Amino acid sequence: MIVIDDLEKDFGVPSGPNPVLRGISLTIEKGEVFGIIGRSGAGKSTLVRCINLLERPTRGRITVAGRDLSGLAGPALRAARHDIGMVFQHFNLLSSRTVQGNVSLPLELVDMPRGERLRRVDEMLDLVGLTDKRDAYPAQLSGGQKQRVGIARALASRPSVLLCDEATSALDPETTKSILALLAEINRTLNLTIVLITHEMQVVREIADRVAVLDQGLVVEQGRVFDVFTQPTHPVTRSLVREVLNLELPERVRSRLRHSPQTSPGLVMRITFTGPSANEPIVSEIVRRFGVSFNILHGHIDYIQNAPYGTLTVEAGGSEAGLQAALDFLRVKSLKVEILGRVAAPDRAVA
Ligand SMILES: Nc1ncnc2c1ncn2[C@@H]1O[C@H](COP(=O)(O)OP(=O)(O)OP(=O)(O)O)[C@@H](O)[C@H]1O
Repeated sequence: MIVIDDLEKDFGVPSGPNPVLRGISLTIEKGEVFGIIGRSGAGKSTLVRCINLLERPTRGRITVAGRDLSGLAGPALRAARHDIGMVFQHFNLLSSRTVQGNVSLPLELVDMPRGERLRRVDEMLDLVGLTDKRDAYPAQLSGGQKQRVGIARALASRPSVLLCDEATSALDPETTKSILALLAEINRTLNLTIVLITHEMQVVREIADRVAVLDQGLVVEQGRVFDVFTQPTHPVTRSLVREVLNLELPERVRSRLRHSPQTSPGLVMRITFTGPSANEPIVSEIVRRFGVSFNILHGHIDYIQNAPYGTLTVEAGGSEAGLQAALDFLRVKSLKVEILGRVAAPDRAVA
């Protein structure tokens, strides 16, 4: 649905060229929810604005629904943009127009006949659950309701692509969830391709199928959300994932941890469960089979695209042979095991 080929964007500033996008290539499939994540200044907004040519790329090519946008101008560009809806962080509603008037605006711009326009607006308001707010003004709406109007307006022209630029960043967590649920439902029912720009991994985890990580104008990592979450390779991705998965050890354990590769009692290890292994009673099996004890220090299990993913940090006790057998067993089960160190005997009571 969207093909971005070697896209570069350079903002000419008085101090010289300022390359913001440096050779981006991405392919986004029809019906996919695609997340683009990065820290502030990575170039996310510039990238999404290039997709609908609100910014003109310096070099490279952008094709949406088979149409090369790069060479378009004037009425041809306006027609192409009609096929790309956009939702903004701060909603960008006209305060002087009612909800109905805001949603109707893009249809008025293409001279849609009044009767058809009103029917379309009603259909959109029904889709976003705001029929009863038809005659309200933006100032009378909550943030979540304003964003629903923004989504209804973006969808009014029945675009093939919806671009969301930090669409939930101005909303509280509860409202964010409801807006993401609405986007997921729209994606499912209309088979609409959605591109989500965000700095929050939580948003990507919630609804995206695939994700690209942007850093300093480059795509540094991309893949299916589950894979990127469970096996991040780039340092920026790792730090974004750490923020939502909270893999940090509690300070009271970390401060007592000593580096030690030996499999002796007090061994602290982090076991990562992914896919089917997350559903197996592996810990109880190890305790039973090898006579080791596990003192759980930290752990959680999460669901990414409905697949379980979790980590468990334990302090293991028992004989050296038992511990070694437990480690071998975990590896046979293809679980990722990281030895974090050892806590000395007097500290173990505290840990
Ligand atoms: N019109 C412009 N002229 C000059 N530089 C610009 C312009 N727009 C953006 N930039 C620069 O491009 C870089 C990337 O900005 P962009 O807004 O795309 O990043 P972002 O990842 O969306 O960050 P944020 O989430 O903070 O908006 C920044 O260094 C910014 O200063």
